[in-house]
Amino acid sequence: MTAASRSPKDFFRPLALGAPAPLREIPARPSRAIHFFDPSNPKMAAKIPDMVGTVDVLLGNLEDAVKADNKEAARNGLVEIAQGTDFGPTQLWTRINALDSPWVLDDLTTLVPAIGDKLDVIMVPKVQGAEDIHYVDRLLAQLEAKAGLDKPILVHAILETARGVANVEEICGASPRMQGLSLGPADLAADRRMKTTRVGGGHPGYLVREDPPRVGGVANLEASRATYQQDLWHYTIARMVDACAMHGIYAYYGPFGDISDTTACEDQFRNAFLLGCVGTWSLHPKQIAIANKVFSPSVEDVAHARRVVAAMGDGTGAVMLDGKMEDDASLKQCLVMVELAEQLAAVDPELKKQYDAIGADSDEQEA
Ligand SMILES: CC(=O)SCCNC(=O)CCNC(=O)[C@H](O)C(C)(C)COP(=O)(O)OP(=O)(O)OC[C@H]1O[C@@H](n2cnc3c(N)ncnc32)[C@H](O)[C@@H]1OP(=O)(O)O
Ligand SMILES: CC(=O)C(=O)O
Ligand SMILES: [Mg+2]
Repeated sequence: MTAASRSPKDFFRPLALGAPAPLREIPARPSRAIHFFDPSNPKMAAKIPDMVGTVDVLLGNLEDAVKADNKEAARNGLVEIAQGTDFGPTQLWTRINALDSPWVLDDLTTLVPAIGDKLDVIMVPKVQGAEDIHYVDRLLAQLEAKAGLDKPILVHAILETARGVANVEEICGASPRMQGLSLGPADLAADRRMKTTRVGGGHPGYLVREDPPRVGGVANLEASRATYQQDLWHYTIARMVDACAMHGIYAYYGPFGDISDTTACEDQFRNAFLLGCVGTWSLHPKQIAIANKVFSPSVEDVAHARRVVAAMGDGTGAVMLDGKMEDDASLKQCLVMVELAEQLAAVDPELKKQYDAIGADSDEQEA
């Protein structure tokens, strides 16, 4: 807790008289793909009502990628779409403009009264430290109270500055509104002076090379040697995942800008999934299917996890399964997988069918 933080006794108190009480726990709602659209783009906007139910989160983007001349149209377009659409099981998020921009105050003072009852999460870009979250937290409480909202709007921060990364733990713990963090690889690369020109993903120059072969103890430096590309984002994602887990909130990959390279996109998303992220961004409709596939545990993993849960009985001790030791700790990993599968099956009937089918198969295997 920093000096500027609220004391534990006040942490869950509303920050304005009449504002809804903060949540004690952030709900684990499926959010495999956060699909970005520009509400000022008529072609994209027209597609949004039909995308409800096909993606876990629809996000009306007001920040970068929306032209300065279209900022107002994007804000008003989002209000129109939100008011005219029943989002059913799909969450509605927005990304507001940066806190030092000329647009953000109007973003918040327009959106909360107009569609605050429909907005699940507000994504805040370029968050530098807890002070940015405290500012948004208080302002949202005032606006929620004025609008008579009965449910608090949650806040998601983008990790896209070196200072934000340095302050990642205090950002996650700055408010009970904090829902999660996303990696912002493009702005973060610029802020760090990384020598890349991409939006997310790897780089062929960031590699390790195998040792030279030795002949009679002498290295043959002329021989060809295999190289292995490394992940530029491993460090930041790992820090982000730990900070989020420590505070009971959720970590997300972020954008993968090479829309045409669906294979590398899938690889990058999978690395994030394996490290603990619950979802990622989709910039183009074709990235939704990739995200849904990667961030849903495979039927094989769910089948195995269920077998371990069944074999572990009361959850203590050690057993052998297929030649491998399973104990309390591997059981906990399997429970993460089984619980995620249950949450996703509740919103995705096709996935439910697949998980139910292997459920029956593994029952037969057990019998
Ligand atoms: C670093 C960051 O901040 S990342 C986050 C900010 N960036 C964004 O939000 C980008 C969002 N995506 C986009 O702007 C677009 O997808 C682009 C510019 C990348 C590509 O757009 P296009 O060149 O139109 O792509 P493409 O021609 O393949 O589109 C096919 C169709 O899908 C539509 N489409 C494209 N992207 C989206 C989207 N995100 N949501 C809904 N529909 C979309 C297009 O309008 C087009 O519709 P049509 O068939 O009726 O003509
Ligand atoms: C995600 C984002 O905003 C960035 O990469 O800069
Ligand atoms: Mg950015």
